[in-house]
Amino acid sequence: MMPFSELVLASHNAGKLKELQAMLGDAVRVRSVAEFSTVEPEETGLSFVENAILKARNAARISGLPALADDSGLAVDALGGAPGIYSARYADGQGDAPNNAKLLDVLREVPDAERGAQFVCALALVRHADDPLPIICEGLWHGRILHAARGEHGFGYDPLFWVPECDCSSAELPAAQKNQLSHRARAMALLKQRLGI
Ligand SMILES: O=c1nc[nH]c2c1ncn2[C@H]1C[C@H](O)[C@@H](COP(=O)(O)OP(=O)(O)OP(=O)(O)O)O1
Ligand SMILES: [Mg+2]
Repeated sequence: MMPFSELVLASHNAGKLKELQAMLGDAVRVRSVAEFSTVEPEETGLSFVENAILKARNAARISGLPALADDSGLAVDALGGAPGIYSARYADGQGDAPNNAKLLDVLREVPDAERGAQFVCALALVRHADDPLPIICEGLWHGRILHAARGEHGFGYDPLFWVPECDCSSAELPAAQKNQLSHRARAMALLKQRLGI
């Protein structure tokens, strides 16, 4: 059974918020952390899980509501898993376009066979700010980094992420299809199972 009727989504990323909201449907009333503060907490953890918990606790603290956070990123095989937890800050916090340009540049000489990558998502749900037992669910999505951007949907690294099972980039997938397949979708499916929704 769903243990609460309202939830704050602890993300300042519009693309992520849209996807999480669509996946949750009307199972729970969703608020955004931006209603409570525009200050983003520093992501000081060394893992996706630690950063997700840190963001969830922060949102629960400032809202007084249960909070769900998503920490996610792109782990590229040829880069030993980078940019990983630093994906949002890859080009020093300048945003998606510079992040993508940097990734294309560092992988310029890397052949197709070595361009494997996975999107990683850790979801953390805390019932209150000091919850001693956060619910954690993870999801992975395997693909390959393209040589040039393709597609207009999604956000972040989507235009550079080739999805073998669809024969297109994740930015070429309609939102509904990405929301069935992605790292975030997989983590969310586990979370819904866990919550019985
Ligand atoms: O489905 C995705 N499609 C494309 N790119 C993605 C995806 N999922 C994560 N990403 C990238 C975006 C960002 O570069 C980093 C997440 O960083 P991350 O710190 O978790 O999120 P964020 O700072 O954008 O918002 P917030 O921390 O407020 O939730 O990975
Ligand atoms: Mg972030």
